[in-house]
Amino acid sequence: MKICCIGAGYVGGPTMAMIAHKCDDIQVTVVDINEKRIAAWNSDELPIFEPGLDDVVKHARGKNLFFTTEVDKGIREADIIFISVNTPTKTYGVGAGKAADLKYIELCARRIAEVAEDDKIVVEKSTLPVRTAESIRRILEGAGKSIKFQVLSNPEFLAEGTAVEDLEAPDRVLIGGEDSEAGDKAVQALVDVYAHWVPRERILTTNVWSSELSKLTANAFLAQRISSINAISELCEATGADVDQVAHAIGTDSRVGPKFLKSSVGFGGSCFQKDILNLVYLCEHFGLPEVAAYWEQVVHMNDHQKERFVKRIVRTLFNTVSGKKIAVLGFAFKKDTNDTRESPAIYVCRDLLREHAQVAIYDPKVNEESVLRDLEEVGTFEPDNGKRKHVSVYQDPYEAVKDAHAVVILTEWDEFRELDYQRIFDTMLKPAFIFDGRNILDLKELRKIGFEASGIGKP
Ligand SMILES: NC(=O)C1=CN([C@@H]2O[C@H](COP(=O)(O)OP(=O)(O)OC[C@H]3O[C@@H](n4cnc5c(N)ncnc54)[C@H](O)[C@@H]3O)[C@@H](O)[C@H]2O)C=CC1
Ligand SMILES: O=C(O)[C@H]1O[C@H](OP(=O)(O)OP(=O)(O)OC[C@H]2O[C@@H](n3ccc(=O)[nH]c3=O)[C@H](O)[C@@H]2O)[C@H](O)[C@@H](O)[C@@H]1O
Repeated sequence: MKICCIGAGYVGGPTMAMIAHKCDDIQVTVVDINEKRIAAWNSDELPIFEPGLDDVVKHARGKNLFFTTEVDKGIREADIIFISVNTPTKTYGVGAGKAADLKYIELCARRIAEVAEDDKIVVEKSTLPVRTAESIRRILEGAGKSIKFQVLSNPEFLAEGTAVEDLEAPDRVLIGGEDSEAGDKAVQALVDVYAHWVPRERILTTNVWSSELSKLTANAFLAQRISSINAISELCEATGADVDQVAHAIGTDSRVGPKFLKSSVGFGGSCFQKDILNLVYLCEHFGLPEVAAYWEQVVHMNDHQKERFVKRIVRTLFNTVSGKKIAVLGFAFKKDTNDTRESPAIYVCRDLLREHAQVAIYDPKVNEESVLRDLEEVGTFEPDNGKRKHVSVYQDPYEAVKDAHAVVILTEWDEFRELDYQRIFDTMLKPAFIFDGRNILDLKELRKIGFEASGIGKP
């Protein structure tokens, strides 16, 4: 059995590494057009940081796991082809700002149609609008070859930062296939791959549309929980309730459950917002405006959460941060990843820069190049001379906080819990403010040191 995966990103890389690691009898080739990324996958410095990933890759690479830019060869030799390319929100034309941009998916389908010489199972691993499998099938069959294609949906549910554990012991694997004999056979072939290590009862099979829609729905539900608790956090601040206590109290109800109730400065990451907007667009497309509005509110609440966090900083710092050094600890969208896509930190820093703050950033895994690129993309460079505004990126948290008016925690990195806050206090300007956008610090202890400390949804 040979598998090819198109797209060596945050999903394609780890997912295929796990398949290769667990299935000695399967040869897995991950192909990508990005030469730099492929070179990194073949080096000691993998292109993405994920706890435990190095070991999984090293175990299989060169044996039954290969990374290459030879896309056509990969496609031609494979029995099963995963499509794991990016599906960002469209930025142009019809559906701009909401619909998923499917151009990379279509390019893959056309490439497969052109170079395939024998029957293939094509698997949607990327997150896609419901009914994309139909378009892929039509493109594949449009080539008019006498070979047969089966299109399956197999969405990925891993979360960044825990990708390896999620892949090793998934809550479930979802496979959607066509309701026909050939469809069942293709589904079974993919079930057999996962059954190498995933208990059979955790491998769910459905029709294609249910599988495609379940992925968007899963992300919408998860993000909705965060927006719900974040909405309550604002009410907590107005009333003296503590959002962590409220979350604990409701989460102990087994019908609600404790997970995904951590109030924060807002959710980030490449997918939640994109996938909800995609769902909203689909609902609008199918003439369901009330359903669309319901889900869109999850994104509005998230934007509101980020905005009100910055407003609070400005208000607390005597209504101006102009010229003030604000130390930002954490730039990744969550801990244990170097991914900054849609990180709330980008928008918080942007808004602070608009208020003419001097932003000093430290993140243990995000490099200066990424920080500056992200901030440039949201328009924080001086338009007249292209020079960047007052942003500096530090390698050491203690340097970042020195002479700062305020410290702002934007990622819940474990190391931020362990910092010497007395030392930080001593080097800051007074009054020394601290805003914990992740509720990871003990505000009472900080206040004992002398900080003016606040969290999200905290009295
Ligand atoms: N990042 C995550 O944690 C998760 C992402 N997803 C979904 O998986 C999909 C991929 O996401 P990521 O891996 O994060 O994206 P990514 O941007 O990290 O990786 C995508 C890769 O595809 C490559 N690519 C694009 N067009 C290509 C083509 N025509 N031929 C060959 N390679 C091509 C790009 O060069 C890039 O390296 C998206 O649909 C996303 O919604 C699903 C679950 C989790
Ligand atoms: O489709 C995807 O891309 C993936 O999206 C999320 O995974 P991910 O975005 O990597 O990370 P999460 O742990 O879900 O966190 C997303 C954001 O929500 C925030 N968050 C999470 C949980 C919480 O209680 N509170 C909270 O603010 C995180 O800090 C982060 O900014 C889902 O959890 C995965 O199941 C899914 O496969």
